[in-house]
Amino acid sequence: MFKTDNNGRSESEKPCAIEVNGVSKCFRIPHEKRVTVYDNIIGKITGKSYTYEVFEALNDVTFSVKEGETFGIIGENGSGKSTILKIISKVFVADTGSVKVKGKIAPFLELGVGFQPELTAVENVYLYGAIMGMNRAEMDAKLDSIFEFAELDRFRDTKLKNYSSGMYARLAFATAISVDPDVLLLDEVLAVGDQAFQAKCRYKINEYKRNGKTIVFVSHSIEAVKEICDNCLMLSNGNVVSIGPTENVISDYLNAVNKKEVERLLNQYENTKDAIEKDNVDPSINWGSKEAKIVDIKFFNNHSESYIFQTGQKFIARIKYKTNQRIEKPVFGVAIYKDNVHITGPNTKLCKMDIDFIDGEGEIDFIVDKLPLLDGPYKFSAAIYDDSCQHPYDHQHCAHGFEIKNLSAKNYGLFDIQGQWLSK
Ligand SMILES: Nc1ncnc2c1ncn2[C@@H]1O[C@H](COP(=O)(O)OP(=O)(O)OP(=O)(O)O)[C@@H](O)[C@H]1O
Repeated sequence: MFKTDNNGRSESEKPCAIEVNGVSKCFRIPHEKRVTVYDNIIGKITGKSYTYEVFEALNDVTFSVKEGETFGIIGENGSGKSTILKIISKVFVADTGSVKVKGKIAPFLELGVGFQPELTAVENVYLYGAIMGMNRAEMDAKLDSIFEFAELDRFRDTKLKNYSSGMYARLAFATAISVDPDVLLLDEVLAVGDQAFQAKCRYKINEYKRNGKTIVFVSHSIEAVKEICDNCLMLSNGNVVSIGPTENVISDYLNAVNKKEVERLLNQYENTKDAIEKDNVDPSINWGSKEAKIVDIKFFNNHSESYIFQTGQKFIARIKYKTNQRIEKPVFGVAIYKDNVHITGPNTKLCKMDIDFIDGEGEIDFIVDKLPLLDGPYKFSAAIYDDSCQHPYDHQHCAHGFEIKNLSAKNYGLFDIQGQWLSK
């Protein structure tokens, strides 16, 4: 079945609301800071001119957004998301390339661009309305609903410089939606305010979607992007690295984030491992008589080595060991911690797995078919003890770690206990 809009047009027939073509933008970052008039005069007298570093915030960015589409922009901090929104809304001018926007555009940008801190909230609302081409009578009619939506009625006459960043953002969002734009630019709107305000914003955004308005939505919340956006763009260091249906772009984004996270976790473990080998580690991390040593710990999912898992996924911890003599009846144990809370600590003896002896090099796996842990970073300990579990040969406490990252939250807390609801 073909998806059509309110005018019966299919996706491909819809005209573009925004066309961004080959946009690049550089910023000049001064090497020295001249704050006072004195600094500047001295600079002139000594003939020292400013030296700058040129920083490329956007490089040849091209994309288009169809009328009625909700388009997400994602990427790590500093990747250029806000800069491209500011160029679309004409707050910044691109160095090269072009931007075409069809219809009335309303930016809700970080800290409400155009707002003046020295003016009161009401004065700022009139100012925003004037910038958006609305006359005073039109804004008079909207004033109550703006302050009601922003939940700031008591603070109408407060100067904006005395607003908290949350109040500022609530006013900016309420004002931006009040001018009934054709194109709404939203930057991290769902990151401000409490849960109730965020739910109100979500409702409003969905109402805009239903009314066929075009939305460009910048957010760090992958869940919000997944819920709201039809298509997405991923930026990395000012470059477009992925563009297309939201699911695909989010998958590319998570892969990139995971890759970085894995590198960080492995680096951390390699450093600890190195320190343990050189016997140069905090005794609260590693202790034991060392006739048997843990030489490596690796984690695997169903298919491959991994350090980022999803709740319910297979989890294998592979412990590599080495002994310098025959060790009779060793006991291998592991433990998982979150925020210093000891979550679990199984060992081979408790699990009735008798190991007669170990001698030389070997590996042992601790396998969980469906890991029940919920989102967050976890620390992992591994140890080899004697049969009495009193004498440690090698105990590596929280030396390694892994993360659980679920795309959509299914539960709160530490565990997914797979409960069911029954209404009676
Ligand atoms: N006015 C400016 N002068 C100098 N550098 C700037 C300016 N505005 C942005 N930048 C730099 O450009 C880069 C991109 O910034 P931008 O705010 O677009 O990133 P972002 O993806 O929105 O980041 P975040 O997720 O942290 O909000 C950053 O390195 C930032 O420091």
